[in-house]
Amino acid sequence: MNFTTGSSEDELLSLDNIRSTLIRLEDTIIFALIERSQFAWNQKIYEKGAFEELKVLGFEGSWLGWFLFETESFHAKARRYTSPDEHPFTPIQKLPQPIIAMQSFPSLLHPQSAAHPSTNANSRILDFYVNKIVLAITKRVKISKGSTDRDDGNYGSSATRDVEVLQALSRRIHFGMFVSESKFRGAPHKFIPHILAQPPNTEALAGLITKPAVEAALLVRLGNKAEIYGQELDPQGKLRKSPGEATESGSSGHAETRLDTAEVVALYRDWVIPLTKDVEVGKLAQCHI
Ligand SMILES: C=C(O[C@@H]1C=C(C(=O)O)C=C[C@H]1O)C(=O)O
Repeated sequence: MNFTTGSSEDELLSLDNIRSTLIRLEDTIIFALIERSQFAWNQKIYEKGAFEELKVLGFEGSWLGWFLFETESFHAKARRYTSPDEHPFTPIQKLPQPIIAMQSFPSLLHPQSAAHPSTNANSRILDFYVNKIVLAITKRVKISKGSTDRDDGNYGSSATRDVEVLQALSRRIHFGMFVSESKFRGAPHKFIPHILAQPPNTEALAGLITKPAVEAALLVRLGNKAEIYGQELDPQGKLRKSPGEATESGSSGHAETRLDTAEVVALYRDWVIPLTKDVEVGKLAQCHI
């Protein structure tokens, strides 16, 4: 979704348009995970204070935290975080101001939405990614024959890919704000009583925004994408076959798919969808008063 082209508010907040962006982000996230899965776990890059070199620079966080800070500082100068669909992992007050004038965006969201803490899920996104996802998607990386080490020393490459995955996950999950705005505008009378309840009835709001059929279709589509995108071609450009079957070129065996399909489905089922719904409910409950 591009907020600056000539689309009208109605077009931008059409649920079909929003969902098409979410579907497109599935591809971005899967390929970003494939890129990260080339490298070992490299747990050291997630540990705060593990690099003395960063302390010399005055940075007390982890290697990944440093990559996020430096990357987001550069992007902030290019006004990335003035866009309503972008949320930095670094506290915004630590980032520099844009060096170019802000773009004008249509007022799609309730004024309080963007700033309200309840709608920023990045700390939870970082936590589940570092503690649940990275190990799962890098478990197949073979460091060297017989080695059990999960560290290949590719700290820069690993963190660069981590930032790309995190930015895509953050954009996808925070798109929940536009989803809930679209649903609210479609039937405000259904939402308002639960928003005005003291405290807001978040369980009822969650029931209103949840669409089981959409979620079920997503998980099937996602598994198929991960299966297809994760396959590798042999030197002759032919899809490698499943375990044990000889490939057309006559060589036996196969290259494993680059990602465990079940892990990708679990990522969405257990984390991405629930957090997206938390953002939807949080925005309605906190920002539509
Ligand atoms: C995003 C939506 O809202 C909810 C969250 C979904 C998700 O995170 O994929 C899918 C369906 C809904 O339960 C939607 O309705 O499309």
